[in-house]
Amino acid sequence: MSNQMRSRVPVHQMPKVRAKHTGPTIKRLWNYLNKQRAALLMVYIFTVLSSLTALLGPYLVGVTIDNYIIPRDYMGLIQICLIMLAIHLFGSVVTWVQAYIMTALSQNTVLHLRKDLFSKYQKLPISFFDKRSTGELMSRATNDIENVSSTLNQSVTQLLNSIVTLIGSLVIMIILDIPLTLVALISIPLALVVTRNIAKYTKRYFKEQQQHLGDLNGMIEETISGQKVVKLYRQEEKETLRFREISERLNQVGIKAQMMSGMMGPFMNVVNNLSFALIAAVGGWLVFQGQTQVGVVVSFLSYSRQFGRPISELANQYNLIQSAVAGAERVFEIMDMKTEHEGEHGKPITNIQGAVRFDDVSFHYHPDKLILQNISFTAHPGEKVALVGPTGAGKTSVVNLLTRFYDIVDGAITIDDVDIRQIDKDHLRRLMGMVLQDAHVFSGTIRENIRFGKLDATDEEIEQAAVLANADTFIKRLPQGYDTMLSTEGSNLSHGQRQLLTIARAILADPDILILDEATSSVDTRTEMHIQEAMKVLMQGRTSFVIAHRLSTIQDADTILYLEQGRLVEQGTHEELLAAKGPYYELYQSQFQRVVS
Ligand SMILES: Nc1ncnc2c1ncn2[C@@H]1O[C@H](COP(=O)(O)OP(=O)(O)OP(=O)(O)O)[C@@H](O)[C@H]1O
Repeated sequence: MSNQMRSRVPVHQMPKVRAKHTGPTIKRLWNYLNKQRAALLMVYIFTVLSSLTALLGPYLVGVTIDNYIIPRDYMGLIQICLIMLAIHLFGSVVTWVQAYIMTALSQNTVLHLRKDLFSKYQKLPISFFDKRSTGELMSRATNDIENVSSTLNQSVTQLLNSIVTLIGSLVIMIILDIPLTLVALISIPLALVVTRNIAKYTKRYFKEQQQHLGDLNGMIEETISGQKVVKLYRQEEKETLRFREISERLNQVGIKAQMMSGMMGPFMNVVNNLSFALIAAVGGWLVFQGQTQVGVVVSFLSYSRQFGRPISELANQYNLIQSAVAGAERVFEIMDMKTEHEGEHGKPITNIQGAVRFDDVSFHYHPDKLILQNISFTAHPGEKVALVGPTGAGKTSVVNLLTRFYDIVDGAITIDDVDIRQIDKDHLRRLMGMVLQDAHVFSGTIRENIRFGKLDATDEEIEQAAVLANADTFIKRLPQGYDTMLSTEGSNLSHGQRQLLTIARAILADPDILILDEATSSVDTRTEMHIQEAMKVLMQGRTSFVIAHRLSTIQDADTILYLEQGRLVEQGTHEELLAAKGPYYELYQSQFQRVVS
């Protein structure tokens, strides 16, 4: 069943999303940075020092012209040049240290962010994953966070540097010449208009770009994991076309985002150059009038450049920050989602007998379509309950409710007469074992995979579980036995072998209640026999729910539930249901006839 495919909305059909909460998002990011106060303080100090040394340069150039070059003082000139050299060297060292600390700071910040995001993923309900593709969720944990990282690395120091330079050069300009300062300030309103207008668009495009990237990742993940199906149905062409379409959308919005942010630099240059020319003209005129000295005008021109630089840098930073904010918003959006356990105060449950009761249970995944209607049945401790019925009837949904992967809409489910909504979810799931058709194994050794069922199990316990699960023989035949590494999703094992491993895992976990989704036709009869035997061992003494596809395996069930379109149409033992000559009887007949013919 591919839930992922069912209800996901493609990005191009989504409403356009803009970075909505820039201020609060930046504040939240800042809180992450602030976790490393000492390093942040060092960055402040070194950035201010580096900006101040840069500010000294033009002043010294002016002094050099007026006090040493024009009066032809060679000794003084050499001395001041050495002083300037020392100051610049000091500035370079300080800048290097500041960059070094900032890199560590931003890397540690994204490490925290990524850890928090992943642990949030682990706590979100299954319904959350139904609606999103794996690739898209990966994109948030990689691209979006990477975006935040690179921006933090550059922007924090640049912003601080820009502010110090802006204020510092303004103060020095005022000290040097007030009329010229007023001329320099003319450019500010112009710069603000340019910045605001360009930034308005870049913010929007950056967020769209991140979304399209997520969509693209989702698509790549889907087609790569479904490569066999793609090839078998010769859909390579179609998938390539689909990929091209999504890539092109990403490309278009990427171009728009880059074009918009790229316009900032040239526009600000024009504004700065206009201001530079104006100051040069007015400054020259003041020198002709004898109201100021050449050195002062030269210093002033340098400061006016320094004054203009932070404004365009701030504007550029604004772009970068927008892109990071867009990424951070996508990360925080997930972090703000309600976790499975939030607001619940379930009680622990111990020493259970394993009596399970469904009392008039109704359920839907989406409010517009009821999936299960008024289901009632009882499983006494240790009984085997089989769920049968046509595909899509709701068998998997029934067991999904038992584990509280989803919550019921109406009615009640009880275990030993306690409503499962009152039981702590971790406790509830600890009671359950599941062996699903889609036998999931993780990359790691066979031993580690079985140990997943009980983390503190000894090697003997693991091997014992494997023996009971009929898995021991095939494991021992592998070159490294229990230490054989499984590649991603166990692709170096057959489906039947993976299933036996998951049975061993469940035996080791020793659950009170079992949920088994029977293997269908994907295994050979011999392996199936092994699996059936292993499942029998597993079911002994536990209340078990078996989703059955072949009626031959569930004839000994204590209760058989026949579901059709979300309703429990019949229930009883095999003999009772045959005698009733209802839908179960018909299904049995059809399977029996198929076997006979
Ligand atoms: N995560 C989900 N989100 C939305 N609808 C779902 C989801 N899972 C199942 N459904 C729908 O619920 C109905 C019952 O599905 P369910 O998987 O419970 O049936 P089933 O009897 O187990 O089928 P099968 O024998 O094919 O596995 C189907 O119509 C299915 O489309």
